[in-house]
Amino acid sequence: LWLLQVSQMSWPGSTPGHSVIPDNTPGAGFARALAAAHAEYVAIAPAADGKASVCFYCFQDDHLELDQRHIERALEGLGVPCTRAFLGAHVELRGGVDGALVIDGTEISVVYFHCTYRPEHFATEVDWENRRLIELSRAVKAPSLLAHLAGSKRVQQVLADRAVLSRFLPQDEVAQCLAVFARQVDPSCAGSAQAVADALAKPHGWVLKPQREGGGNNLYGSELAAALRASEGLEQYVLMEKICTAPAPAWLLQNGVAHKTDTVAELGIFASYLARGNQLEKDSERLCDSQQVLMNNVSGAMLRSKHASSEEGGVCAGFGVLDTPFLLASGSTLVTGCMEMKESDAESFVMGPPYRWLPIECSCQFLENLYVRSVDAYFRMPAPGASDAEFWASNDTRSQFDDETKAAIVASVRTELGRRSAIPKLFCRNLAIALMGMASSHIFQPEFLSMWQSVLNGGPPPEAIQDVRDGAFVFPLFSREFCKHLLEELKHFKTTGLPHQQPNSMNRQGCILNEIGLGPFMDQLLSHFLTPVFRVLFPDLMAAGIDSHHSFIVRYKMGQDTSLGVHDDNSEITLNVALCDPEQYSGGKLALYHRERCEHPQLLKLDSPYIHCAGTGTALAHSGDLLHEVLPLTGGERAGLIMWLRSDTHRRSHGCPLCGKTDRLLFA
Ligand SMILES: O=C(O)CCC(=O)C(=O)O
Ligand SMILES: [Fe+2]
Repeated sequence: LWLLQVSQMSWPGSTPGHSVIPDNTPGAGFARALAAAHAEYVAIAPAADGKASVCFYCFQDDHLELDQRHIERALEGLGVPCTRAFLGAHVELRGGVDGALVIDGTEISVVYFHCTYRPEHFATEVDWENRRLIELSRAVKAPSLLAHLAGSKRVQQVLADRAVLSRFLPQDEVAQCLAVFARQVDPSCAGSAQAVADALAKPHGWVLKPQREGGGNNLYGSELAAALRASEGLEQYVLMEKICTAPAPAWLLQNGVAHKTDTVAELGIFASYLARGNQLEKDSERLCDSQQVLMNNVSGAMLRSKHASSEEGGVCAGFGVLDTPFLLASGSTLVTGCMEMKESDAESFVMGPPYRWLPIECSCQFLENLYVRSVDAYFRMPAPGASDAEFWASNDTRSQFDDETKAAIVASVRTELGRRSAIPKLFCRNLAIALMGMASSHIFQPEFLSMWQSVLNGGPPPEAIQDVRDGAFVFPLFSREFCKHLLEELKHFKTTGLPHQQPNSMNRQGCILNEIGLGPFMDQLLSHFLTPVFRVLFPDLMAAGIDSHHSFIVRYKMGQDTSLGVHDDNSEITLNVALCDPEQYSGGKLALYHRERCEHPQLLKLDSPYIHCAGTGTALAHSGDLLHEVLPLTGGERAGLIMWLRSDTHRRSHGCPLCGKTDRLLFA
């Protein structure tokens, strides 16, 4: 449930005019094309009983079944009936050529082939006969035999020839195609002598491909040279110049181990094409005459990345991984929290900015601010492994406790220290999963998107942003729908029982977003959407650069956590977004005080706070050193998303925001 829910979330990034991560919904595009084909069939040749179905023709236990189900669901949503038939099904052709196709007793309007792409798929004569009957029927074929053959390597090679291409495209388009096509030839032809000589002179620049799909069958380097020299059986191959892509550094996770390596990517574009076949045949000189084409749409894309050194790139074969394109307008510069990026750097940026997640950067993490809930107070450990006596010697202001309470306090402090030291390990164990499909117009409030556009265009601080206290700003951010999704996501995660940490020692009910697969989403949110706005709000901090974030959800509920004592955050900038409405709880408001440093904020007498109480999706951004607290909740339930943004550079000059020291920074 949790994984499915994650898959409904999305990368942000595509708003009109600012599309960096293009929408990619091939399943929906294919479903629309199949539905259009079904509608054509029904209009031209209604079934005798008025019923006809789209048929997915596939293997039993097909390893692509989940992909197919996705398209089936979309078709159901369009009101198109679907059926599945497997290789070896009972196929009948009623009424001869162009007759109705009946598979396992159901009349079929469209056959969508998920098998019969390789000779070995035809295990018996029945499979060949079925393919023949399907082709002869009046059902729409996806693909038809001709379209299927057009995708084969030999036909692609023939189509790369100017004279052949000119039969199908006007001259200006032929020139455009040839300008980007790689050279491909039949190495057994006399006319290919020059290409063969070039390949022999530089075998690593070429590949010999047989008529096969799926990877693992090509010849490269010395094998290629040997095959070309032997010159026997060359007619089964296509000789193609390799496409050379600039490698980009990336981290690949393999068997739980991350490697930094050079990668190259390959982009495939999915299209949906529907045409009237009979009319095409009559006009065979110009097969692509637009009169006969009913649909010719781009439906999505697949980007595969692989080790630059790997010759193969198949994802199912285990060589490549599915990737996400990151688009930059020509000549544009992308500004991120930690670097200015030029278009030429784009390849090294496809995985999102290189934030570190939850680094522990100051040893005060293991010595100070050790919160003990039972007495609602903070303690310090004088040194790692200090004895009880040493512990109390350095916490003498708290000596009012009796022996039993003291023992409980020490135990609690040690448990907290154990939790903190286990963080890096836990972190490595929980994998980030981010497969999302919601557009930014769903994620953000329109007011946020327009202020974001305006600051991107160099506009002044937008009016929708209010400065409420000491550089604390309030502005609209997330849509209600998105906030609801986020909370549902948390609920689903909690039902899995997977181990996770509490966001900080003061709040036990929430969770850390990186740990439930939303780290990449938060990265994008920060680099793409928040950074331009924060540059206007916190120019000095943003100039220092944000290097990492700690993002989590906090929850308050009667009988559980109900308040949060006065503190400042372990962050340079804190973003706090309401995930529910004020009507849903009483008490529990956020009180903001001042930015003066003090050692024991809890002991301060604080007054005249700014009381912050906002509706779902509204954001508050403040610098981490602004003292604040959550006042006691008196009823209902409240939740918020918190993002602690950290700047190494700022910390080096201004010190750890909690202890104020620069000499104990662990990354220094
Ligand atoms: O719940 C809130 O609004 C504030 C939470 C907070 O201050 C924190 O987690 O650091
Ligand atoms: Fe806080």
